[in-house]
Amino acid sequence: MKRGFLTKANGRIAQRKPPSVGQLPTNAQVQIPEKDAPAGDESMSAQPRELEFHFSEVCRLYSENPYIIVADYRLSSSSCFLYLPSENAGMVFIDSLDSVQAISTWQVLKEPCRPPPDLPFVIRSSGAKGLGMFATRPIARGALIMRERPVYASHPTLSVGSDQKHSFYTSALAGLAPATQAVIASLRNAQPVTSDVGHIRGILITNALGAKIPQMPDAPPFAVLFEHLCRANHDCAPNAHYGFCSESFSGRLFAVRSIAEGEEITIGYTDLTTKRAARREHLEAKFWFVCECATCSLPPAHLVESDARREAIGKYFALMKKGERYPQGASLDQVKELIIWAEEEGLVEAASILCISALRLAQRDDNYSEELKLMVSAMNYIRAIEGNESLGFATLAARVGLSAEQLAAILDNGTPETYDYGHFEGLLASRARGKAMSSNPKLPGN
Ligand SMILES: C[S@@+](CC[C@H](N)C(=O)[O-])C[C@H]1O[C@@H](n2cnc3c(N)ncnc32)[C@H](O)[C@@H]1O
Repeated sequence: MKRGFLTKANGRIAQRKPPSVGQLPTNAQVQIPEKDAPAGDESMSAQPRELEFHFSEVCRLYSENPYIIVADYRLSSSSCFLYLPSENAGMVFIDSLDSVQAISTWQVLKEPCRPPPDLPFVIRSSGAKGLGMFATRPIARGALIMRERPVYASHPTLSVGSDQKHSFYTSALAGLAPATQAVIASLRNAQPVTSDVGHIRGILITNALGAKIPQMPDAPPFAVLFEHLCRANHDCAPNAHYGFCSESFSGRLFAVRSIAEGEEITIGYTDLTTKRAARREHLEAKFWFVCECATCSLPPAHLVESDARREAIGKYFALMKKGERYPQGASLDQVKELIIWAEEEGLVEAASILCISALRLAQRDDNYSEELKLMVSAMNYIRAIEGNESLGFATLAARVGLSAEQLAAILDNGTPETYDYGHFEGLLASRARGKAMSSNPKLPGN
């Protein structure tokens, strides 16, 4: 077996010059622990060993331009192809042939994606959780904490036979630049001793985040790995939100509330609108840990209340039919109460969805003063979760006839108590007039 960028293609050896890796640090030696230290004991890490990624002999070069490799020709399905963007050996895609060919045409991959300058966090020990992200200065609600390209993206439904798993994943990773291989090898593997998924799959399962790609509307989200974003630990009342921006093909982390200097930056790994027992069960089965966050550690009476609130929000979401903004029979007062509960539970993403639902209910009820307040709240939620540059924020801005920049400036220069609601009232009033006109065309237009 050859190491690195050599592979056999139809009996000939195809040599590939490793492309430069841009902003990634070089890290020649990859020393990783076999398994992570037992929970709570930082000093007891297992013997480190070196992890090597090889293109195995069962790999075949499929095409040089775009650079596509058949990951393991023995696999029966045709789904195991690797695409390595030639401009960036810091990234590999695993998918079916038609998908990787389509991916290779995405212009966005050729654009650089740089993390924001002067990162507001460090990665350091978070006790039993392993490493974590910690704020090095106060971070304002809605601020972009991190933006980065994944180093690895795979179609999550690929089925890889158990005996071929090892060669499949090592082959996939062998195409990456050494510095990127080092990043992946250094990620945590939290698999328990009873698990036999193998070291590389252990890393993937522990760390994979999702990336939904609009160019592939019917495909489930890709499983993606990042150097920094994969260090964010879970909390059932997270202070940050991870999202994937397909326009720049990058993962993004936003502060959903103000974060103090020294505070750990956390995201939610599971459905937070369920009871503690369900959350814990899912986290343990899927990510191999028992959550002991502040919400999960509430005294029994408070926990009962927290469970009831989260479950009520989850039930409301379950009643919403696909594509609908509110369930049949929902009342504005009911949803406003759920928004308060979501806020008190620290569920900012849920609060934003509820807020948009309430906005539609206010519209249904022709309750313009509520619609106005809810719309401004929704705008503030959306920009905390997705940022000012997101499609969601631009859509809300367009509803009031503003660009995203204009709306951001208005929201930046005030609070819900001091905003100049006149910016929004005019539009709602004209819509109300339009509605009245269409139901009674004899009304004067002005
Ligand atoms: C994506 S990694 C997060 C970063 C990781 N702590 C590290 O050291 O790189 C996910 C793993 O971190 C640990 N983890 C994350 N959140 C945790 C929590 N709230 N409690 C305990 N362990 C947690 C679990 O081992 C989980 O499988």
